Amino acid sequence: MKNIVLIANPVSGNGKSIKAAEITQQTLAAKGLNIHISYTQYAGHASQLAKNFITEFDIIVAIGGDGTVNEIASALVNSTAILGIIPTGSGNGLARHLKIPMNLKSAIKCLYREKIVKIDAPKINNEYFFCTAGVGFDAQVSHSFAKMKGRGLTNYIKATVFEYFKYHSKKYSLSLGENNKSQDAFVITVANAAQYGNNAFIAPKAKINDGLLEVTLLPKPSFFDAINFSIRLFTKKIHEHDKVKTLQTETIKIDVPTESGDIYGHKDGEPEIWHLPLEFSLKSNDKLTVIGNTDKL
Ligand SMILES: Nc1ncnc2c1ncn2[C@@H]1O[C@H](COP(=O)(O)OP(=O)(O)OP(=O)(O)O)[C@@H](O)[C@H]1O
Repeated sequence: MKNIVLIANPVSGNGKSIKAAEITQQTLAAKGLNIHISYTQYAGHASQLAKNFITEFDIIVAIGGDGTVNEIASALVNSTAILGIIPTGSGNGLARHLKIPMNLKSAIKCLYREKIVKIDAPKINNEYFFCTAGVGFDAQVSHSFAKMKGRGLTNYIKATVFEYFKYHSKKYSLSLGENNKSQDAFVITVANAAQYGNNAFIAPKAKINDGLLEVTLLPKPSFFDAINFSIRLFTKKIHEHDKVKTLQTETIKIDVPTESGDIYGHKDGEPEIWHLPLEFSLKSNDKLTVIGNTDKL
């Protein structure tokens, strides 16, 4: 019989994950499975717990948003342990890419059906990411939002509008193998999965097991282009806009020639501070085994 542990982030989804963990435990216990629950106590704790559980448990289930999933998944790369996901965050990009339902009962069913898939595990500098990572306007918004007192969609929209008027494109230097080029961009997103979360598809063509990263570069949009970009994000058409550039690569180095030191970034929905220059890379051997809900990755 498989040993399963649930690692739940009690602050994720405004406390939704505590109830979700209890219901998951009861449902799986009723199927005769032996389930242990552990709650995180601070940021970074999920990763430590997962490392400790690797030898003891076969399936380690993240109950939380993409931040919690990232911490646990990072600990499981190239191990024999399998990641399960019960999504309780607001974005849930990796769960959505793997077609795991947002409804709790249906997500629990996926756990015991065990449709196991192997996905790529790229890095930004030395840290793994599984959905998207990047720099530019969206990173700036994610930092402004994190500094605000309240959460929620209204504050997120406020942060986005405020930064739109303040934030300008930067000149980046991009290195792909031997090729170097200079490029103005408002947003640079490096994607493993197709979406940021919330069904906002920044890289609709990204395949999570193809050994490649999908890079999307957006210019600063006019007000009308901003509306157009927003619609295209949710209709999987952003890459078809003639002002949007995309490329596929295993590795991309990104620098800002006019700056040095630290830069704002974002990784799997969380604000990050990284040291320039940046390297986004994917090693062909780095894989994560995860319970999904589809064969079409
Ligand atoms: N007990 C805890 N107390 C405070 N922060 C925690 C705790 N456990 C985990 N965290 C941190 O909370 C952050 C947010 O978690 P997560 O992304 O899972 O949920 P969320 O913010 O509700 O989801 P979303 O990002 O989709 O809105 C993560 O960076 C994680 O490290």
